Amino acid sequence: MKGLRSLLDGRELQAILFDLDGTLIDSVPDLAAALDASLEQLNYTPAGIDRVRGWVGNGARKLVQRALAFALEVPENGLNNTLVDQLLAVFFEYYGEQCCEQTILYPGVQEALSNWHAQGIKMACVTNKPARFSQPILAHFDLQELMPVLVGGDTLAVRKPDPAPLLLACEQLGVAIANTVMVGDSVNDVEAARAAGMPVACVSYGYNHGAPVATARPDILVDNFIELL
Ligand SMILES: O=C(O)COP(=O)(O)O
Ligand SMILES: [Mg+2]
Repeated sequence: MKGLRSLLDGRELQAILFDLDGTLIDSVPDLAAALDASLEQLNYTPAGIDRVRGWVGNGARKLVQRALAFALEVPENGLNNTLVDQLLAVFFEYYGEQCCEQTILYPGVQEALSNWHAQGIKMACVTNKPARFSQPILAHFDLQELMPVLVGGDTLAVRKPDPAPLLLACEQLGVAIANTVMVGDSVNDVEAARAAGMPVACVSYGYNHGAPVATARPDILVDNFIELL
């Protein structure tokens, strides 16, 4: 058996924490459109969707830093913070207007979440995407009812791979870590789950900075979300 229950050594599965980008939703088309529009507005070279796919996963500021380092052909640690802030502000404008235009749920997501919800399993979204964008995306796909707890990339001072957002989600759901499993698409999700002391499943179709997520050694790896049921 490959499903999430196999990860708990006989303990009851009470809650599941989900990463957002690359796990529940394919958000890169909207992220890339907003980022390229922002770059062009400020007279930088647009990055294109394939580069952007490899840059998602460490929050909006990091995404913008990676884009600016690419456009200016300088290392990320050599960037001027004022220029990062400027591009970030423009990106927030564009992405706020179009975060649900081309974004889709991955196959099996709706069905699996509804199924777990019907079983009484509690669910939360733990993402590095700022909450102001994550919240309308969850609402757009009618997932808020299934997943009432959201910990965004700016909810705490730290983000995944730090375990604190996962621990906060468990606290808000009112569940023990021992009965909770994390599902993600990247090394950040694996490291955050390990540090929080919970098992982790990964989907192979996500972003993970362009590298196969198998190299992060999740407890299980599936090609389709529905296999987690
Ligand atoms: O980097 C982001 O904005 C989103 O990352 P996520 O994979 O944690 O949802
Ligand atoms: Mg992700």
